[in-house]
Amino acid sequence: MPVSLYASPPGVLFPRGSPQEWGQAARQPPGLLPAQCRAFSNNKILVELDTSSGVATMKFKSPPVNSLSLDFLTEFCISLEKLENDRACRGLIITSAVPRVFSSGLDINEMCGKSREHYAEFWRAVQEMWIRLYSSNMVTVAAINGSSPAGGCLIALTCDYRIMVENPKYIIGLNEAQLGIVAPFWFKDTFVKAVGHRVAERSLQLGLLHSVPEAHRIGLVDEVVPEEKLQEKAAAVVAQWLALPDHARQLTKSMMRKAVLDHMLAHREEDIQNFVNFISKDSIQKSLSMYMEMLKKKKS
Ligand SMILES: CC/C=C\C/C=C\CCCC/C=C/C(=O)SCCNC(=O)CCNC(=O)[C@H](O)C(C)(C)COP(=O)(O)OP(=O)(O)OC[C@H]1O[C@@H](n2cnc3c(N)ncnc32)[C@H](O)[C@@H]1OP(=O)(O)O
Repeated sequence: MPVSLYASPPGVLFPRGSPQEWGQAARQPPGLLPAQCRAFSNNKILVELDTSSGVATMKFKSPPVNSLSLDFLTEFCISLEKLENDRACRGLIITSAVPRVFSSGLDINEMCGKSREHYAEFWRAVQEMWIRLYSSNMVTVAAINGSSPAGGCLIALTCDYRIMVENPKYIIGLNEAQLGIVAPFWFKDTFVKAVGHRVAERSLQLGLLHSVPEAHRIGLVDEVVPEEKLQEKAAAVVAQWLALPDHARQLTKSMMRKAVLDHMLAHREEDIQNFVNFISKDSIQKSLSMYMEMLKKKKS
């Protein structure tokens, strides 16, 4: 019997209406999936569950860069909830269906030129995503098949294990400082838990985006593999973790993560207010606009 880490996660994010209304498109035509496979999909995420192994693969499919918009985060949380409540699912591999990018992090457009109410709603969705993934009963593995800055890196850090594809063009890290913004305490805590205080402090202050070998060296990713080996490796890692009794693994995970999770939950509303006040400042809006301009110029 799975042990619930946080029996009733704060479900404030979800839109009204029956969950069944969402994801109906997911039914695959007969013959496309093996009998032991179930799938559901929405605009931005595809999930395939292999009921024989109990492992689901979640693929981000929101081109061009899988940025974490409010819609994306909502769909992500609903997908996580569905899997968490599905007794057939014990493990989750998160990866990208968009070439060369795992996720570009929070959608900067959601943080520019919007109302305070919008910023609050957006930030609550970011928190919700992290709470659900960090407290998940499932074994979670990030199969990072592309660049993964900021919020993309946070998703990977929030999983139990990270495997990244070796590619000289891919980068990963919490680069918020480079945008003139600040990674909040729970991004920082998640990072510190993975790489240790000294490495995290340097990386965060400088807003570093690490190459794959460097990310491996500092412990930001656990393993590096060639692209063609990624899915096989991720499946092997999940199988290894699932070989343990669920209750022992889940309670250990809960124990290891409790302090960080409790700290965040205790300061959730304050964190939303901090975000709204911070992001509404003219100087921060200017920094973000300049950063977006820079991204666009880089292309031309
Ligand atoms: C005191 C503190 C209290 C409270 C907290 C305060 C502050 C809050 C902190 C908030 C934390 C923020 C976390 C974040 O995640 S911020 C987002 C950071 N992300 C990035 O810096 C990544 C930027 N993108 C890239 O580097 C590249 O796009 C990437 C991912 C390497 C891919 O490169 P490439 O394939 O070449 O693609 P392009 O750069 O050409 O991009 C294509 C297209 O997408 C647009 N885009 C890219 N990233 C984003 C994004 N994050 N949001 C929105 N849009 C994005 C890009 O502009 C291009 O658009 P175009 O219209 O030109 O096609």
